[in-house]
Amino acid sequence: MSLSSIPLTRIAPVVAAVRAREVADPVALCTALAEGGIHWVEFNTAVPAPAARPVGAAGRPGTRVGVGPILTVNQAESAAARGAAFLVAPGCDPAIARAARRLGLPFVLGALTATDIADAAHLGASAVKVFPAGTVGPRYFQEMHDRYPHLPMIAAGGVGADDAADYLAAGAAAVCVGEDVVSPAAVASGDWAEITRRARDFTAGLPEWCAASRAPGRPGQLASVTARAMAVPW
Ligand SMILES: O=C(O)C(=O)C[C@H](O)[C@H](O)COP(=O)(O)O
Repeated sequence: MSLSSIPLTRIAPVVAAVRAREVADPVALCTALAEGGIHWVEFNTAVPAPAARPVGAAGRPGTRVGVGPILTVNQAESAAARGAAFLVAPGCDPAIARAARRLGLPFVLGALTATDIADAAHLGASAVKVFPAGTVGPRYFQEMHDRYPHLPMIAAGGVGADDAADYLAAGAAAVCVGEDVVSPAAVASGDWAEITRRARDFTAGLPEWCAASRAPGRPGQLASVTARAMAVPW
């Protein structure tokens, strides 16, 4: 029996993965990304309290901060206590899925093969993060989307500004970008303008998806908001 998924309802088409373990000002980072058109952010599990303060500067509501990689139930609980809007696990761990459901949080499970993707769906994942997407390429997303049309897929790992649109066109609900946008050097030096510039460069190649994601209720777009997540002040 398949568990019913906690829905992700309007995920933005671009998710920024912050792999740095230390971020001096997570709110400034989220604001910089939002100014560049990226409103979904996955912080490293190691970043302390990334979402403890309101994100989403004035006029930019809607930034959603998730946490990953979640490897243990303790990490899931800690992320929830810190106000994570969604959890991201690198694989299909039933214990993490159960914890996320108990915590009432949307959760993303990592997968690559068709079997992994089926497992993620069976565990009730709100979306599946197909990683490393660069090893399979956009056409793989078309193939998987044809077989699992109701499971939002996030293309992660090796997706660049030059091919992000290809993944979205092939059926990915979102692309996840890491160091190309969230440059470790810029994070370390607090160069938020550089982060914004990189985010703008990335989203500039996706005008139709980024514009569509701002239209309410567009079918087929991910969105991660449960009643509980919406209660988070940012
Ligand atoms: O392992 C994880 O938890 C991930 O989030 C996978 C990758 O780190 C991101 O998808 C970013 O990958 P790049 O854009 O290639 O830098």
